[in-house]
Amino acid sequence: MTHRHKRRPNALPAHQPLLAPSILSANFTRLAEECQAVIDGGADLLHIDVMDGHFVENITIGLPVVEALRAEFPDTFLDVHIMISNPDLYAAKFVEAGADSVSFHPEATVHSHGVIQEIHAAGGLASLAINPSTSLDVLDYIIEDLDMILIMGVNPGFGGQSFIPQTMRKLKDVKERLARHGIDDMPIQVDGGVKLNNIAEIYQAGANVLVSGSGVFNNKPYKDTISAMKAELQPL
Ligand SMILES: O=C(CO)[C@@H](O)[C@H](O)COP(=O)(O)O
Ligand SMILES: [Fe+2]
Repeated sequence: MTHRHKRRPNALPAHQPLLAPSILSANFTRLAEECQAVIDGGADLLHIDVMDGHFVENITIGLPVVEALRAEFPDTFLDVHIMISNPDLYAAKFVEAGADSVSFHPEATVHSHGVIQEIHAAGGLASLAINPSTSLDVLDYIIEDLDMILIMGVNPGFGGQSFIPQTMRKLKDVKERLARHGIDDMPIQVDGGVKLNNIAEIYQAGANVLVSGSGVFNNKPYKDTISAMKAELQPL
C-alpha cells in the first residue's frame, strides 16, 4: 500500500495519567461543539470509536468524520479505536484521515503484526485493543512493536455498559507481562465502563489512559465532570 498523505502525528501528551472522552456518547448533531467543550474542560485527547456492523453490532463513525475532526482540531490528539473486521484494509487509511493513534483488535485479523507495520508506515502510533475474553498471549511476539495497549473494560459495540470486574486482574497481568519484556513506559488504556466512581481504582491498577464516554457526556457541565475525574487520579 502507498501512503500519499503521510503526515507528522501529534504526540501523546507527555504527562500522565490522561483522560480521553469517547465521543460515542456525544450529541452527534453538534459534534464539533461537543468536542470543543470537552477539550476546553480539560480532555487530554479525543477517543473516536469506529464500528462496522460486522466485527461489532453497531455502526458508528467512518473516515470522513475523522477527516473533519482533524481539520477542526489540528492540535488535538485523535485516538481512533477501530472495531472492524479486516483492519488490514483500513488502519493506514485512518492515519491518513488524521488519526494520531489507531487501536485495532487482534480478534479481527490474522495479521496483527502486519497491521502494526501499516499504521507505522502511514505515520501513526499503533495500539492493540484486547477484548474481555481474549488472552494477553496475543501480545507475546508483537509487544515490542506497539505504542500502546488498550484493555477493554466491556465487550465492544456500545457505550454505557457496566465495567467487567475481571478487567482489574487483566491490568495486573498486563503490567507483569510488560515488566517481563523489560518495558516500563508503555501507555495502558482502559476503555469501557470507566466512571467517576471507579476511575481511581482502575488507575491504581495500572491504567494511565482512561477512556470515558457516557461517564463524561451524560454529565454536564463537562468541565466539572472532567475536573472531578482528574482529581481522582492521584499519583501512585
Ligand atoms: O469502544 C467503546 C465501546 O465499544 C468505548 O470507547 C465506549 O464508547 C466507552 O463508553 P462508556 O463505557 O465509557 O460509556
Ligand atoms: Fe473505544
